[in-house]
Order: sequence, then structure tokens, then C-alpha cells
Amino acid sequence: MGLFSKLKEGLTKTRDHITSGMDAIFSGFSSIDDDFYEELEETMIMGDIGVCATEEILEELKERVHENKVKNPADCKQLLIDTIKEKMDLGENAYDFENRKSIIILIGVNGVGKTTSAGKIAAHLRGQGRKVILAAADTFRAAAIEQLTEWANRSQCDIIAQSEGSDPAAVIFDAVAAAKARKADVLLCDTAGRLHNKKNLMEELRKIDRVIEREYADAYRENLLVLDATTGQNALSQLREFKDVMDITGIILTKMDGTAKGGIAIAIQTEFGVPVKYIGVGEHIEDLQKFNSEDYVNAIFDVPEGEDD
Ligand SMILES: Nc1nc2c(ncn2[C@@H]2O[C@H](COP(=O)(O)OP(=O)(O)OP(=O)(O)O)[C@@H](O)[C@H]2O)c(=O)[nH]1
Repeated sequence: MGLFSKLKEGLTKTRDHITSGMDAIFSGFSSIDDDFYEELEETMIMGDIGVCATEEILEELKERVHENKVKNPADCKQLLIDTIKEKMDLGENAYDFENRKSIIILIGVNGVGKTTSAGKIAAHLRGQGRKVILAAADTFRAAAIEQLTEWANRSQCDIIAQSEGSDPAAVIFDAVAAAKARKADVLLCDTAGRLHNKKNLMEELRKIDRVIEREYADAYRENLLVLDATTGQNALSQLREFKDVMDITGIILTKMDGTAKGGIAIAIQTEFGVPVKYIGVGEHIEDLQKFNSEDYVNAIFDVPEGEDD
């Protein structure tokens, strides 16, 4: 199955949730009036696009409708699709970390899919011929170290790990030294999602951040927050909290395949300006895809590949 088909399959529930409601609005209204926009707003908010993002998008849509002198509700659909695509566009430098000496750190609460995503990204980078070292800084959970070790073996990457319960910042310190000594291209760090309390977790992440800044200041930094799409609006609260601790440069949005809440990607990017860089649409290695705004919006609005613009 091609990547777009896989993406489309993964986003089935989200598409059903958002587009069925929208299509009824686009075909059910005979004129573009306040009621039309209100219905659209409700459907978008119900589709987890979020209140702020929905308002922003609809403001732009109204401007476009006015500029283009659109009178027919059905003609609004393409304008809405274009507006959202522009909002979701990643720009040119989103994946620079793949081609530089970089440190990627994955953070997020427990169970969101950090370890799995670390393994998948490592395998992907190895496939591109990059030398990758994995750092098992989730020392809270022995199984996370084992899981990451398996991914390292599978993708033939080195792994730096210590025993369960050891200091994660010490693991990072060792891993940075190894990355420099072995001339790795990318150091990819898994971190814990849970400690004895949230304050400890945030403190630990700050400490890891300081170690990296001190020991490897010239490495290109990519701090990816992993969010579970099935948690919907809760993911936004997590983003708010983690943003206070670290400069988040991108989001990995996992488990899009099991949820109707995939519109959350639009809320994240529009409301916070933090780009979604990867989305998870299943548990297999190829199911972590780089985010492509065209494909994502086409998949959600059921636009066949290559059929628009
Ligand atoms: N369906 C689906 N499952 C996923 C996806 N990404 C991860 N998972 C599953 O989610 C579960 C949790 O993943 P982990 O990688 O262990 O999560 P974690 O964030 O490292 O968890 P902690 O180590 O407890 O912090 C696993 O069963 C994964 O297979 C996805 O995109 N789709």
C-alpha cells in the first residue's frame, strides 16, 4: 500500500467525523450566511480542530469568500481546504535535523508512543545511511530500555543505556560523549514520561536540556513532543505544559489510526504555531510518516491524490 493510501486508511475515522458533517453543510445550504458559518464552526470544533483554530480559519475563509466573490456554499469547500493547507504548511527547513549533526530528544507523558517513535525514526534515518546512536534515557521503566534495545538491534544502531533507575541526565552525558567519539550524525534520545511526580519529570527534562547545551552546544537541536491523538484536547494541555520546559521544535502525533480526533493536528499548528512533523497511523515501522500538509488535508477532506490544484 502506498504512503497516501496508508495515511488515508489511518485517517478514516477522522475523515468520517469531519467531512460527513461538512459535506452536509456545503450541499445543504443555499446561501453563505451567518447560519452557514455557525454550522461550519460547530462541525470543526466537534472535529477537534479547537475553538481558537476554528475561529482563525473561519476568519480567513470569510475574507477569501469576500475576495473571490463566492456566492455558492459548495464553492467554499475548496477555499476552506486551501486555507487549512496554508496553515499546516511546514516550510522548507522542518527536517533539517536529518542532514545535520543533531540531537533529537523525544519527550511526552507515558504511553504516548515515545519509545516506538524513537525506534521508527532511528530505522528511517539508518535507511538513509545516517549514523544514529540511541540514548535510553527513560530509566524509569526497564521495559522501555529493553524495547529501545530491540529497535537498536533491528535498525543496527548503537545504543547507550544504563540500568533501570539510573540518572537520565547521566545517560545523556554518556550518549553525547559517545556521539562525539563515534562521529554519529544523529543522537536520538528517548525520555521517561512518568516519574514520581510531574514536577520531578519537568525538572529532569530541564537537567537533560542543560547537559546537552553544556556538552554539545554546537549540535543542531530538535525537541519533539510526542502527543497521543486519541486524547484530543488534552494533547493541547500537554503541549502547554511541556512548552514551558523546553523549546518544542515539532510534534509527533501518534495513534491517528484509532481515533476520530485527528483534527487536533490543525488545532496544534494553528493555535501554537508548533509544526506537526510526524504522524503515527499504525504500529508498524512504515506507519510513522513525515507530515505532509497537502496529503493530510486531502486525506481528511477526501480529495483524491493529485486531484486538487
Ligand atoms: N495504533 C497505534 N499505536 C501506536 C502508535 N504509536 C505507538 N503506538 C503504541 O502505543 C503503545 C505505547 O507506546 P510506547 O512507545 O511504549 O510509549 P512511551 O511513550 O514510550 O511510553 P512510556 O515509556 O511509558 O513513557 C505501544 O503499544 C505502541 O505500539 C500509532 O501511531 N498507532
